[in-house]
Amino acid sequence: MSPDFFERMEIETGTKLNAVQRQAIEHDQGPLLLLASPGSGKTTTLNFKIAYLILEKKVNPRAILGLTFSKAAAHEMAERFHDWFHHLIGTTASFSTIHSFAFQVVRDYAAVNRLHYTIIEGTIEKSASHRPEQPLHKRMVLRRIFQEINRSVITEDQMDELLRMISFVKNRLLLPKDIETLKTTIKHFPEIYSAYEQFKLRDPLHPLMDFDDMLTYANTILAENPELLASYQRRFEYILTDESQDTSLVQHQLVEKLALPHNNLCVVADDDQTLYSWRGADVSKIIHFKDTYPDATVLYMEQNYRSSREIVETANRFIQRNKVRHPKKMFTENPSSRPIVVETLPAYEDQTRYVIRQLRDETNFQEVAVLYRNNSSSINIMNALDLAGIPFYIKDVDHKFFSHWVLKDVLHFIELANDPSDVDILAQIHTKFAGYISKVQLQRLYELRNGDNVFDLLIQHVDMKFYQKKQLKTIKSVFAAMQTARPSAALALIRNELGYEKNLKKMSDSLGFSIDFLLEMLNTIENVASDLPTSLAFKERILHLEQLMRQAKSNKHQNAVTLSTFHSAKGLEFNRVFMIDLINGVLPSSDNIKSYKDGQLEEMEEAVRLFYVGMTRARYELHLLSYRYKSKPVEESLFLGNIRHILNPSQTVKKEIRYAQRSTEQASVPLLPVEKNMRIRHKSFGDGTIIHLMDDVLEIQFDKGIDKQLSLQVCSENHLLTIL
Ligand SMILES: Nc1ncnc2c1ncn2[C@@H]1O[C@H](COP(=O)(O)OP(=O)(O)OP(=O)(O)O)[C@@H](O)[C@H]1O
Repeated sequence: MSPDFFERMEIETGTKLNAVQRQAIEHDQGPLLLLASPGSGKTTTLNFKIAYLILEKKVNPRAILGLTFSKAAAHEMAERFHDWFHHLIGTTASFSTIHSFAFQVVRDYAAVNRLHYTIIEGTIEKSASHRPEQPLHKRMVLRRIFQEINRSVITEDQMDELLRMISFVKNRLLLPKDIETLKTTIKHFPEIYSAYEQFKLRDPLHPLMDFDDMLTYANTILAENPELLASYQRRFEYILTDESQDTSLVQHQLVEKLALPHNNLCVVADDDQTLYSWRGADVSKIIHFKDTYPDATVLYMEQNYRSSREIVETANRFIQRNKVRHPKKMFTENPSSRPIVVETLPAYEDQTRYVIRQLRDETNFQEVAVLYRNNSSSINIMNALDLAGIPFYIKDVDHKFFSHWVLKDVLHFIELANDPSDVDILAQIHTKFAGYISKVQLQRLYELRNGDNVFDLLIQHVDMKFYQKKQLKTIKSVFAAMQTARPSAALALIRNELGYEKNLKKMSDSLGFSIDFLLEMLNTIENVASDLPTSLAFKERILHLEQLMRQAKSNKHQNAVTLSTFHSAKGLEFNRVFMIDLINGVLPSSDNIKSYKDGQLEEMEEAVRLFYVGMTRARYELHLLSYRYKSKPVEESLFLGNIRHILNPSQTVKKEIRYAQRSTEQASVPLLPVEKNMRIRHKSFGDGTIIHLMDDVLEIQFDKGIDKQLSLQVCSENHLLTIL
């Protein structure tokens, strides 16, 4: 016990730690799981704990390893530690991401064992390659393999999905039989994965490595080299991991090895803030921490210091709809502030107007955040803020919108309308509208080109069927109409009269694109175009927005509104938060809803956590925004129904929690009498064994090699399970 330490720290830093925080700090032997609610002082406690070990327990700072999930978190930890303790300790503690620690292990091993490896991800320096030819990049390798196996060029969306899947496989340490059963839109994923792995090992003395390989290599190196492992174990007497709810299986295994034999391991986690399951995070290790460390101490940090009473109480009740979680009860001693606003506006355009209206009298922009699920939401809000003269900062700039082929197509359509003699532009889009112009006909057109209208040349001089000529005459008149139309009207002509939207649907069916995403691109383009007078003004606006987005990253410490995805907002706090685009299909997504209806909990519960992370970023003011119409009627997010019910139970319409509660007719279906270790059969996943049973949650290991958490209630009601 060291009361002096806490008193001294209170004077030095102005922070009076609470009883649980103190207990966590003083726990210095054996494993500790610190389960903490948002805003409860995780970062604060970890920093004070390190200071305590150094100042009170005289531990060498080099013997303490602080591991974080992201580079930004490592940086923030080091910065806070420096601010609070530099004058007392003089040196800084070592904070590192698990990835960069793993890289260190690989480097140490490679130096001794003369292993020459080449990193093929990130910014690749020529000198890093031990080969004379052009440095290789993961994306280049995957592009080639994808094309060889699928006989088509990989799109940007497919590349993102492929990268995600490869990362998922490595982080979850999946075996080939597991890979066969993975759900993905990538055709022939198992073959692509295996070809990629073989390619990297084509010269075993000179392996190629991507970032996630560093984790799997480091894990294997430590497992197979006891002396090297022992040297790390001797060096690091204390290991602390932050954001551990987003740690993957391979990362957990690395940390478990390092912490032996003393297991002086402090794991800080909030299972309610797990957001990266789709990339391989495995929260079950946190949920079942005691299975790994039966003698572990588990402490709950539940007092929120960040948010108003309304926000804390509502968020706390909202997260309780999740079933797979430690039953924490977040509370606060903070006073009340403004009521939470839940607003379903008539139409999509009203949402940006609403935000702008609310910011009319704001001067402290850095204390405002607009949060959304998908990066595509940022374009319209950015456009609206710019038109209103409000500065903004974008946390994770994503240029996908500006480089996307749908935007390029639209710009080409407009260019062709403005210059109908341009054969090169027609060549870019001739397969994208209902003109049915073949390659041979296009070739002929190149021979004929003379500055005349391309459609006239085609109709008069190129061999084609009567119906095609007729169709091209109509197309020609649509392009002519576009010349004088306002951009929003021109876009409607492209979508409907030229058949571009139909074409997108066809392409999505045959190539596996997400049609929702492509239509969303079109809607966003249409929104930017609205109110603009000419196509030139539209083109300039697009260029201007692209430029703005580039600059927006550098506005970090300026007086600017933060625009961020829910994912990137983790760890941040603001006085006022606007959560936008809260509709079914976005949050939760259509896939989340579908899998929930099939009795699976994981995806819907992750969507709930995203919503919860968004809510708990706000200190005083929270606006939850939705609308009823966006190109077509849409439904407000079912989570808004949950929030309304919490805020005002008596007025809630019954249908609102229809996904979450059983209907009266189904309520009579009895629950299946299942038990742990029982063999069962699921309609979609086949045979498996129940490995955990917690209230309504069944954790089942299926014989196919996958684990699933299912709702007993939903499975019973929908007859999805039978006992074998
Ligand atoms: N004992 C305390 N007394 C007063 N304020 C505190 C205390 N502990 C932490 N805080 C304050 O609470 C706020 C949240 O703390 P911190 O950022 O460490 O939380 P966190 O748990 O890491 O949050 P999140 O998980 O949401 O990112 C900070 O402003 C911090 O200074």
